[in-house]
Amino acid sequence: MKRTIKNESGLHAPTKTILEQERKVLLDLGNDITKVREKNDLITLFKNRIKGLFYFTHTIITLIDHKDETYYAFLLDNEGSPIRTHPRYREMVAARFSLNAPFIQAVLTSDEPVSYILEDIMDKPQSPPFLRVNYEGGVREILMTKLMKEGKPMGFIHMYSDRTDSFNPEFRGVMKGIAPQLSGAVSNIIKNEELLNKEKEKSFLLDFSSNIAAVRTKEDLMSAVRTALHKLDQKSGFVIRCINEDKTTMSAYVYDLGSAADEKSLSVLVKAKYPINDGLQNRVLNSSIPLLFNVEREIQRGITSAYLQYWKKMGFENFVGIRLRNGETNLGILLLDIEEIKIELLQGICAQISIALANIMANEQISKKQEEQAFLLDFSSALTKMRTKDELQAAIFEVLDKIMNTQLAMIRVLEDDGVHLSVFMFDRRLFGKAHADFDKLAANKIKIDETYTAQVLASKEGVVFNVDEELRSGNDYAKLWKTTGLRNMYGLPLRMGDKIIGTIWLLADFLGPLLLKGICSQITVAVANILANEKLLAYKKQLEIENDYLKEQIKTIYNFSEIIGSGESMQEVYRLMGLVAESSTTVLILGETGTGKELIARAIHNASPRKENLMVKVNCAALPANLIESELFGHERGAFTGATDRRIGKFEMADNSTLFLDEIGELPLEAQAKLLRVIQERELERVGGKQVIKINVRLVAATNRNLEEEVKAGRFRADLYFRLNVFPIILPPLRDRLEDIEALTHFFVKKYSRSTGRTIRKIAPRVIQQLRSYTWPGNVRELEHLIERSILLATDSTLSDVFIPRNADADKQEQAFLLNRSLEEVERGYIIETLKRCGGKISGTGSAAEVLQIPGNTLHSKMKKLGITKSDYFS
Ligand SMILES: Nc1ncnc2c1ncn2[C@@H]1O[C@H](COP(=O)(O)OP(=O)(O)OP(=O)(O)O)[C@@H](O)[C@H]1O
Repeated sequence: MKRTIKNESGLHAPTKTILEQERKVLLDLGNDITKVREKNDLITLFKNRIKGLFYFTHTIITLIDHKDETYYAFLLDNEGSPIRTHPRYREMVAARFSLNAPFIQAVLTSDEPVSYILEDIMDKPQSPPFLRVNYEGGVREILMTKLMKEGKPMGFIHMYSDRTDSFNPEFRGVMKGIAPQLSGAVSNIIKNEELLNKEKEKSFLLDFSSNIAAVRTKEDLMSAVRTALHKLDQKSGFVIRCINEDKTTMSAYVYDLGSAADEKSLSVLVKAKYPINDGLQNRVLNSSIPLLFNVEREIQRGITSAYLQYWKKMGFENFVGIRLRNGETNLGILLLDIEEIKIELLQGICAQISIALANIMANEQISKKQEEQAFLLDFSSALTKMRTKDELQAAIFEVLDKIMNTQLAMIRVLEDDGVHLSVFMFDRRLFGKAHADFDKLAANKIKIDETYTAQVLASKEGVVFNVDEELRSGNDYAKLWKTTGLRNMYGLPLRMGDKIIGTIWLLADFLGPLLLKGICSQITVAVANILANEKLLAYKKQLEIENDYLKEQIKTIYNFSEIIGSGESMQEVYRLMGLVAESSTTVLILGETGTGKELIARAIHNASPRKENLMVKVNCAALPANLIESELFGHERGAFTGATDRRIGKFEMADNSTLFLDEIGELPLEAQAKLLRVIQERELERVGGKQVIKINVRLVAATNRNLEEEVKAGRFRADLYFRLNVFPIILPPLRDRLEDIEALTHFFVKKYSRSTGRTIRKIAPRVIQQLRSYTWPGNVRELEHLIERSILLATDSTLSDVFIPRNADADKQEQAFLLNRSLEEVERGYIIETLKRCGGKISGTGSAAEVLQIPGNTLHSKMKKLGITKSDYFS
């Protein structure tokens, strides 16, 4: 049971000798104790002095921790303790025992030393386990004496004995007496330890600082921090997170999470960008002192950052976060897997880390800038070679591939009107499945006052649109942007000096301002070059077209003076031409293919007051349906996919001149309607344009179709037909003007003798006869080609053979005709046909007798016999 000294004048009054001895011991002890600086010196000194007077086995001193109401071993008697070999010894030395246990409360509340017989107390509920451990080591009794400091209990002296009668009143008196000196000595030791610790920390920081001064790279920093933490016995992990360039997130910069880390999730974790304002990182950044966090508690508080879950999985319970700053600038945070915060030490470490970090980051920034500059230089030299859009696009794609996660969305250029922006280039692959929407978007011209474009054009260095924020604010484009998974849309103005050229839109997670500016100015130059180049090419093309027209006109002029044909039907044609040429009346030339419709059209133009300008020809049959409109009326840049420049249409080209619409019968109905409008109004709008353009054009149209039939069949608009059919000129087929065959043959022989270098001086009469007997489905063109071919095949200076094709269909018809008739009928029909072709001439040169190769008289008598009169062949 608990035993205490009653009082000084009580039952066990000490004898004189003992009192003197005690006093001496106390005096000596008091003197010596004041000199004690080392922990273990105190316990040895104390033990040796008391041992001379009283019996006990060993002693220890415990200290109170008022923070958690516990006490723990502070000074140990390592030599004398009989429990040193006990299996729970280490545990006891490291443990903390509650001050609330009745065992220790009795000591705390008593002003006297308190002793216990272990057997009585050790197994009581709440009794500290060291009592039983000591008992098992042979100890039987314990004497506890309180140590006080400034009126508050600071710890206890434990005296142990393997007997039950050791702690007599004298012993207790001595213990009570020396307790104050012991308290003082223990306080000194604590102070001393603190001083020593401070010294240690200082020298640690000094060491760390010299280590960190040598740090040049991330890797150096990692190993310096790891070594330092190991020196402080912090074997667990750490991570340094730095603020990213976007200033809104942080990512791991260097880290060592020890063996606990599983590689796969770690690699995800270290690459991730965590928003600064996640409720934890911002707290660390805003706190000037280190903060201790409990993983579980933070999760319960609702912090959702993935790293907390990961740490929980790895078994981390607590961690400390300290900010890293350079002057007033936050650089990042250090997170340490430790339980205890030594504020000053941690602040010292972080100050050093911050300096190193700032240096490394500055170095990295410099080398990044150098890399960017080198990269821009490469880009720039690549761009100077670009002449076409395709080349530029390839170069841009290649360059953007090198910058992580950056995509070209679109380049728009300002049109000549200074108001509209049309698409210059875009990456159609970018929006994957959504590209149909994008195509729609790209096809649209936008105005410079469109909300987002206006913002970009008003800015100096562009605008960053955060995709998520734009989505929230209802920006329709952002839906498309979102499909790429990239975070920001960078819209930048393309400017040459003060002049706006267009806009460029890049999608990326993050792009530094220097890089953006660089890319942008390079692209501006390239785009401007290409635009200038395209203009040059367009002018060149225009010149080429004009040149072609000139050549054609020269050819035409030559041809015109050589329209061959003096027969009646051609005379009629010349008469009509003469009537209409001078006016601006629309002329419709009708006739089979190859009858010379174009020749006549040119002749009309050349005889008109418009002859100083080029006649412009459009072959309506040769135009792809989708381009007719733009070909006739022109288009503005961006009017449709592929309309990369503005183009002048044929109508505008023919202003103050003649527009020859060849093969008008082939024009699709839709185009007919548009043509009609222009003919009626004499003004037009380019495709995709708003401006109304007045024109003064004389129309000459031609067709080999029967337009009346076409109107009836619904293939040709009646209203257009009436508009065109103001002044029709019908060209006869060659088979109906056999009288011109000879002149035409001579004309073509001369023409092709010249161009082929063959000299043909004579044409055999047989040849003319043959030519006159053919039906000429291809008309003059066919004759011309036949002569050309025959000249090439001629063996001497006389053209004695022509190679008239035999027409299979005609043969069949002929056979059918013959099979159904009598010989007499056939002969009669054949002679009438030949007479018709020979203009009714019976004998002599160019006559039917000549064609039929029979004497004139014979023909006469046959005609008489068969009853052939003039009315048969002049009908
Ligand atoms: N009376 C003529 N005198 C000289 N050459 C002619 C005459 N008529 C036609 N030609 C020549 O015949 C060729 C065909 O003429 P052109 O192209 O004018 O016919 P077209 O009726 O317009 O044919 P298509 O309907 O097939 O366009 C041309 O080389 C042209 O010079």
